[in-house]
Amino acid sequence: MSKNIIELKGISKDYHIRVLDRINLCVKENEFVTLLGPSGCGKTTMLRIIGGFESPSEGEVFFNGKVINDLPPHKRQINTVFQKYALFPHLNVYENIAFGLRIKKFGEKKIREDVSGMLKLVGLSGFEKRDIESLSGGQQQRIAIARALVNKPKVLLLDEPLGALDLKLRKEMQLELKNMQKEVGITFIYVTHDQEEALTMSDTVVVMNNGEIQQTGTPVDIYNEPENAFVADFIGESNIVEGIMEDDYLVTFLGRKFECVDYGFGRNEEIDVVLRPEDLVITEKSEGMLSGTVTSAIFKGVHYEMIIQVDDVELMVQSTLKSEPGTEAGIKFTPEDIHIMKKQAISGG
Ligand SMILES: Nc1ncnc2c1ncn2[C@@H]1O[C@H](COP(=O)(O)OP(=O)(O)OP(=O)(O)O)[C@@H](O)[C@H]1O
Repeated sequence: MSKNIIELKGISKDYHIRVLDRINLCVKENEFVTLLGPSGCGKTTMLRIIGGFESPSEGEVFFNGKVINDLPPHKRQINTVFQKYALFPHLNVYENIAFGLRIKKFGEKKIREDVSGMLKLVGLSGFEKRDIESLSGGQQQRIAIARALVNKPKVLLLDEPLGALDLKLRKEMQLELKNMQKEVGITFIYVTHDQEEALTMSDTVVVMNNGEIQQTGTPVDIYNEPENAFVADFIGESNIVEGIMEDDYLVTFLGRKFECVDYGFGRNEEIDVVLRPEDLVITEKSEGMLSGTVTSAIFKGVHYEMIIQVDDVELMVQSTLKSEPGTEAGIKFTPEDIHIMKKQAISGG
């Protein structure tokens, strides 16, 4: 088990309102951690507190086990890459990357080697003499990453670094960034509001809402076992319906009883049930099965997204086969597809 490089203990931040509320978080060495949540939930504030650009109203920030609350940004072994590249427009690519090394008064030979190594890492060897303005957005962002990494920080903070790029380039860069992180072995703390980006890149995803951490876990855990309705709704599409636990392995929702997996809820407890659209299968209607009327079927490129009206609830189903609107349909799923969560009002998102 590698050790914690960053720890947040009881971090709160108050402006006119409280924007972070008693945050506890551990980040391990070489981990790729993503802070994920809707706009305004406090992700950037948390990153700025880790970077030292903002001080917490309460709580402590630890780096390798030592409190660093009073350490200014340039004395922390932490670098930041912002959404806007913040490169020096009057310096060429080489000088942009060399900047931090010159401040540290390294010799020209070492600077040349390091800059060349970084350009290789970000796939832009040969770009040394190019002007910043002559580069595309994606290339500028790579240079910004190279400029941050050349200082060999222990932790790199990235605030929506791919936000300004188009979808195709963003997807390419997601994979490249993940590979780069593995190659350099530096801890990355990454901020995004894009759930797919978070699931693709991260070792650990921290889902936030309203200044609080909702759930921390691996992408697979967060997706398959959301701890509350907010996480279920924010990560991927989901149907959330109210239910009641009848027994450890029996739950009632939509007026029917279903076998389920034991999630440790009490008998007669009111709960929320999450059904993922991709887990539901449309089939011939039969006795005892959940069924309803198809009200819409929209082609989404890979699959159809269909809405089935079941009593007064609409369920979304994804399928590669289309069911015509107006037809009656049965809906099949397994006990494992029924995710049961503590009852909670959905906010934000
Ligand atoms: N310097 C400040 N003064 C007052 N309020 C601030 C300040 N910085 C942030 N806030 C408020 O704190 C809340 C959290 O902002 P923050 O930028 O951390 O959210 P975010 O999750 O990063 O959002 P986004 O994805 O839109 O960047 C917001 O309500 C914001 O208006």
